[in-house]
Amino acid sequence: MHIFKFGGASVKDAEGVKNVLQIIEQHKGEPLLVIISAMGKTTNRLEELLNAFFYRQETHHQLFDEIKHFHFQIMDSLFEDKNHPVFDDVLNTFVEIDWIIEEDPQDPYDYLYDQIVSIGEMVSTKIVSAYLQYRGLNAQWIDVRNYIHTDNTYRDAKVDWVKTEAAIQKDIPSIMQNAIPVTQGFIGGTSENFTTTLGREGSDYTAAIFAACLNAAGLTIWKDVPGILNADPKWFSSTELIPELSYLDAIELSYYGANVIHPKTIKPLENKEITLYVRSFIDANGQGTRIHKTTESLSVPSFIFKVNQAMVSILPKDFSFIVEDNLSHIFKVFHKHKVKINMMHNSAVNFSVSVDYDEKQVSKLVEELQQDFSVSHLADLELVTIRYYNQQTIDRVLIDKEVLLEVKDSYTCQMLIRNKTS
Ligand SMILES: Nc1ncnc2c1ncn2[C@@H]1O[C@H](COP(=O)(O)OP(=O)(O)O)[C@@H](O)[C@H]1O
Ligand SMILES: N[C@@H](CC(=O)OP(=O)(O)O)C(=O)O
Repeated sequence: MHIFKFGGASVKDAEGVKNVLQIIEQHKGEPLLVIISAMGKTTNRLEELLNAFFYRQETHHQLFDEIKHFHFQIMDSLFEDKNHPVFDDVLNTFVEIDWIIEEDPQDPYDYLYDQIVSIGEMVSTKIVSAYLQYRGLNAQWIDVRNYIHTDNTYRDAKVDWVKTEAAIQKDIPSIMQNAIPVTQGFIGGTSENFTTTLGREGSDYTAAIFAACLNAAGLTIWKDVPGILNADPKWFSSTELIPELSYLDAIELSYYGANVIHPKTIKPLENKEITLYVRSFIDANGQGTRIHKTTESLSVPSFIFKVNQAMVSILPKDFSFIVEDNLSHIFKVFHKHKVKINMMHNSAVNFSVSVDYDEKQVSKLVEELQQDFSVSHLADLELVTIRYYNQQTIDRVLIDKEVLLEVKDSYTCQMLIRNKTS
């Protein structure tokens, strides 16, 4: 039994969906379960829609029309039969957003986020599943909210593993005897039947949950890159494919922000010793990366870049030291405002961190911290992490840059940097 996960990039247009069909057809001899994300950049578009609605910018109806048009265009190219039931099915799914936006927002932002943004995965799976059936595969659309059971921490829901495993084991193996279940990544359901999401880019995590609960032989995540590379090709012109990786190195790389895999994905697989393959949907016969149990460490230094960082520096007002009670208060405030710390550094009287710069979120955080501390922040920075660094690799990333913060251990070097002002 094997799990396939196809992300937004693989189903960004009709050609992508046809390619997914071809890949599945090559593997249909073995029991397969397929997890799919929202098409292309739909999650970003739905976030824009929500923001326009929630902050009453009046552009949400237009954004909604564009999102619907994007999906209907894809369906038009896939289904010659214009009376195919998928057209109505998708339209009815979008109606859930109509119901929410027909009145002014009453519910909290995070709750609305999950109800609106999850529709991206609901419609993509309906389209792909219907297309696989249309082309003769015995695909079966599954509502993942009946299987991934979570608490009600909207936008960052925690999985109830006991309930989830029981639900998956009860139904899915028998469905897989005859059909290929096609289901949504990224989303879950609460015990009151509300939709939740597992955090941005959480579909890889969903795939790992299914793999672990089903004791799958393997999980393959299909990407637009040849596998895991030693740097993001968007930032580095010459990269190397890493053919094999230990679970530990994979966790470390994703933890530091190599956003090719969601950081929560690896642990459930490691626990069950399930091999993870990261392969290219563009070159489906390429070697890819195999992540498995091995004591070999990463063969080449790896680089992880995070742009749009802000450094937040916190000093006690009375120049008391940065000690446990101050730190615990500071961490609580970060947690409350959902600001994730990407790097931290502390001295006796100063605690500095690097965070993703979301202007609204960071201003609220700074405002609250300023009640007890002297706080400053500086935006437009980059965070670079080098796993298995040496001086040569450090010099390479510091050309025309100055370092504001630096943290090193034996394997990993993190530097918060900005362009040198000449
Ligand atoms: N170390 C890395 N190796 C390969 N790709 C990386 C790495 N770090 C970041 N990436 C980026 O991850 C992208 C694929 O992930 P993502 O866009 O989330 O795919 P999907 O939408 O299919 O889930 C690649 O296009 C690449 O730019
Ligand atoms: N659609 C969600 C979940 C996800 O994992 O997507 P992708 O597989 O395209 O990264 C997001 O964009 O956050």
